[in-house]
Amino acid sequence: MSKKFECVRVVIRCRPLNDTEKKDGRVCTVNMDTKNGQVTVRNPKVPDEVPKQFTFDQIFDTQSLQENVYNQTASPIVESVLEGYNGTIFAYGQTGTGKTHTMEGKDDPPTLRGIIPRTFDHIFERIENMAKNKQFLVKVSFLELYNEEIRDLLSKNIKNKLEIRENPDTGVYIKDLSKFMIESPQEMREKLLHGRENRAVGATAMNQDSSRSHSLFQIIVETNEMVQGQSHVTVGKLNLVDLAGSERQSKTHATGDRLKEAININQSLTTLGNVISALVDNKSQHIPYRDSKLTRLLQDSLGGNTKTVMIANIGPADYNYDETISTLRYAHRAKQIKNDPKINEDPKDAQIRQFQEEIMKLKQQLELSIEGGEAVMNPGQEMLVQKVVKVKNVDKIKEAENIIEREKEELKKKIEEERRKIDQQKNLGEEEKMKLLRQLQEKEEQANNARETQQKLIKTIQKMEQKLVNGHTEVEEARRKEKELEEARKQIEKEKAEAAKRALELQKKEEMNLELQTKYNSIKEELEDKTRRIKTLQQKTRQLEFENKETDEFMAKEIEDLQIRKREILQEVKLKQFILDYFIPPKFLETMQMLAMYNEAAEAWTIQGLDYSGKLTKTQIQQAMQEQQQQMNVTDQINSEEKLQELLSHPNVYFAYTEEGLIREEQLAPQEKKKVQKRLQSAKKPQSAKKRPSSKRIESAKKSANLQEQNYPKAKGLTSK
Ligand SMILES: Nc1ncnc2c1ncn2[C@@H]1O[C@H](COP(=O)(O)OP(=O)(O)OP(=O)(O)O)[C@@H](O)[C@H]1O
Repeated sequence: MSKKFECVRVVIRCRPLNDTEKKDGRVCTVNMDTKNGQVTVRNPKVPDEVPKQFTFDQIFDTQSLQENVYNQTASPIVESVLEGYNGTIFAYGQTGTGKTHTMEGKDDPPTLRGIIPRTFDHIFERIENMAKNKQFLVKVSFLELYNEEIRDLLSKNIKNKLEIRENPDTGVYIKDLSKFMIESPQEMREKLLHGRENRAVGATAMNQDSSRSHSLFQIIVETNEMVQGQSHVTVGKLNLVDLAGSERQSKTHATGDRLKEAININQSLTTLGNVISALVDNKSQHIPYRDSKLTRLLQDSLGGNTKTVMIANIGPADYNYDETISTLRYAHRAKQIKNDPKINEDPKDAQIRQFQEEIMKLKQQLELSIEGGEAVMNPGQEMLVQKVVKVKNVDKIKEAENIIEREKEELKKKIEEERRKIDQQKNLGEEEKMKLLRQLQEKEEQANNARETQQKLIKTIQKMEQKLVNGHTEVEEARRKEKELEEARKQIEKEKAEAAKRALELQKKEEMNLELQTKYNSIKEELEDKTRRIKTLQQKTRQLEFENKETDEFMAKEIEDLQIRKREILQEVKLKQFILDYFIPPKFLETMQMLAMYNEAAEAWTIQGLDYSGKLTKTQIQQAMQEQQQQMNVTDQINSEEKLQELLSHPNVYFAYTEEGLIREEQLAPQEKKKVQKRLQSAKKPQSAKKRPSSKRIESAKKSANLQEQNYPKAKGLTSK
């Protein structure tokens, strides 16, 4: 049976000329033929050149509305996600062409809201209309990828870098990424705003240019449907991606950190391009997903099991020409990527079943605790086991809550009554009365504690149940709505197919006309007809030539980009080699190379015990000393002394390169060594509770830690002659 592949859907959106462009007298070089899905771009530098033309699945011109863009691109994907498919919508294009406008838009007026906020309403509206027997767990996460580093935009510490991991069962995931369970569109909006704020604050704090980062807002919808008493779980994941500006960074002539940043940012987009090319090229055996974090994150969306829409944004102005053409070529290639979408049924990482089981367990616990009843003492010292009203069906949690509340009141009254009776018993001595009253009080406390536990259980159950969003509609009604929707979808598909058929028929007719006109009334007529046929064929040849030229130019640009990148990387490698050649002694370099191992999961080189090596030890010693200076309490002080001792005694490999050669810590001058020994011994002495390390001691410790630098301040290659 043949597989049902589905191509990545590619749409183009062109923004209008902005005020500055209008003021500067910029002209529009882009023509959008929305009916035929064609974009034509004129080269402003070569007016005689034949305009370049590209055909796409759909195009949105400068007048397009956010609502239409949503309905025609994102909406079908969201519907699929609710059915359990994975979906990805990503915006690609040069900086300032409207990627964020398309993905996020503005909240005010609501007509300007972009795809992401519209998705929130869509998901919850659809859930509302689902049958009551369906339960949903909706989760979101929001991350940023900058300079090949992943940051969690919803975490407390946005500076923490996260790592990509791979699980053989569940695929690529990000370790420690926060995921929040969401109950309403409003709550989702809050997460989006919170992430946006974090992104802006983080960008300022880390001196980043936010348009150079990629962002990914992910919504996971887990569904559990009860079908004939059996639970059926599906999980749909929706990736909403706003990519960094696609303009080539190599043109910026950046150096140092900026160069590294530019290479990394380029790397993501270049790798994205390479992945697209490899997927489209049937001969390619290897798809370089692992060459960048972005492509690893989007692995399933490109050539995987996801329904994907790429929205390529372009600018209309003459000065945007090169970038616009580049975006259109990129997008044109992506059109040929084939995906194989599948419903995720019962995946191992689904939380909804686990969540429901947990609720069930809590309910059983509550039921048992209610059934257990309470024991109350009667005045005659006999235990009166008072059975409270049982709530057999704790599914009616509100009812259980009311009953517990009512019983609490009744019990209170009963205990008051008992207390009064004890007080009134004349035959009992004072001591006996006190004893009975104490016992009564204890029982009262026990009963209250039990009630509190029950109430806490109820609160936990309620909280968990709130996270599970239920469908609201009667099953029959929901089925009817589902059917209507399915029919509407089929109608759209039918219309699309008919439009394609009409276009094909038109083309065939044209060709047939040419073929069938074999009878000519005159030589002139024959000549005219043949000229027309030649013209049509010439036009077709020109189109094919243009497409070939386009492919050649695209490949040439790709090669040029790769060469630029190769040059940049070579420069970096040469710089590192230069440092190694002149500043690291070969035998230590060899040792380090022998010890180094590549960690595939972390995508980094590592050496065992790295925490105690090189400058890391030194930084830790300084940190430990600072901590010691700040700590008041005796246990903390002892701990930090131990830590310091460990660090100072560890045979670290922090070397000083002197005019005489390399000096290791053990080779320090004897008097300096003594100082270190003394320092270690004093660290072992017990401290009094309130005593803080004297500033003199801290000074001396600092001195010993900095010995290497004080004695051997100049590295070999830097010694002045
Ligand atoms: N279709 C459009 N209609 C009206 N205004 C638009 C449209 N697209 C973009 N704009 C406006 O153009 C400006 C730049 O858009 P936006 O910030 O979305 O670009 P971007 O591609 O996300 O840029 P960057 O890569 O720097 O993040 C914004 O002021 C936005 O409101």
